[in-house]
Amino acid sequence: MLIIATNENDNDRLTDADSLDDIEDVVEQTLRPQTFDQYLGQEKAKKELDIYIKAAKQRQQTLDHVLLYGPPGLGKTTLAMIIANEMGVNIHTTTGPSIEKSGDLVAVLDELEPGDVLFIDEIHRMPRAVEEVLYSAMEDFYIDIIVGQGSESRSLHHQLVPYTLIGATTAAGKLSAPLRDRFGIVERMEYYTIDELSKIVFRSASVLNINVDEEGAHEIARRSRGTPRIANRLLKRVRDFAQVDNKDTIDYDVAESALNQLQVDDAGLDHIDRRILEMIIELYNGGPVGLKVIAANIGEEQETIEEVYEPYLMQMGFLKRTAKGRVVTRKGYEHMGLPYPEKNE
Ligand SMILES: Nc1ncnc2c1ncn2[C@@H]1O[C@H](COP(=O)(O)OP(=O)(O)OP(=O)(O)O)[C@@H](O)[C@H]1O
Ligand SMILES: [Mg+2]
Repeated sequence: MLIIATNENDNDRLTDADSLDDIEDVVEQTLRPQTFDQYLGQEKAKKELDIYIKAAKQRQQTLDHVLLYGPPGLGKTTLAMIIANEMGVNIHTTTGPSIEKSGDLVAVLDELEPGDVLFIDEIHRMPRAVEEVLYSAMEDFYIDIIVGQGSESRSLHHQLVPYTLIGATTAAGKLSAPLRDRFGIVERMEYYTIDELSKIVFRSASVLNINVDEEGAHEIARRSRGTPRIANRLLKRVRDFAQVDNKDTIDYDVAESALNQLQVDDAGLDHIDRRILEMIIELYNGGPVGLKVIAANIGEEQETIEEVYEPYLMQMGFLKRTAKGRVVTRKGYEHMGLPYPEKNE
């Protein structure tokens, strides 16, 4: 079974890589690449994993535990499935918060066949007590189970089969050091380039039978926040506009006008990204301002601001983290069409 992370504060954000309705879940499955060849971009992670997988297969050993981290929608779940696929093993999927007790973890681990992949999404949200059980389960493939109570209690050594744990998280910083250290392979997911996203748009368009030309794909890619999930979603929305306008191909004009109507700007920022910049500029003269204050003004969780919005604004060079707080850069002012206050120099 595949469990997709749900989004608690879904506020109808088109470029929110996190929120998916059920139909989109299904489409997302069909668009999900199955092999390294279909998985575009993330060249560094792909190259490294390819080597580790080949080496593990040659030695006929299980792959070392893998931690994948980065903002939502960049392909962590997809990559986990591809790793299992390339290793030729089954993948069992669960999420950190759904493993409530150590007994739940034992049950999940006991289902594994030798060499299988256990994928734990949102691994940073696993309860601490469960996490501690995972240490020995990762390092030496055993668990100590305590049976009985008080002076009668004793610990049973419970052997596990060798397996590969793949953990995914949007918040690597929230992982405890002992857990992080037990992953032999750690890969950071990067935002995609416009070229890579254009290729993804083309691939998705052909899977979904949508006609899109080079300039149309490029425009969708440019406004996708560096994120494949968003590129796929924008492609589907733009297709709706094209269809209603009786256009059989998504070209530059169709894409541009649809994306404008969808309020995605030409740097891929949506209304919340823009509100964050605008708020810091207008209420705090460009900053520095603390994360808490930003979250309160925007009406989002601090965690969401930090893990979803900020990484892209920083990647684009619009926002900076300083010791005193967040600061809008000159480039950020320019993007918002506002004059940069020279006192900030
Ligand atoms: N490298 C890629 N090439 C092509 N399509 C991709 C790639 N990465 C992701 N996608 C597309 O984006 C969708 C979302 O990716 P995925 O679910 O793996 O993201 P995620 O990082 O696990 O997100 P979350 O943090 O929300 O769980 C996939 O269904 C797939 O269609
Ligand atoms: Mg995922």
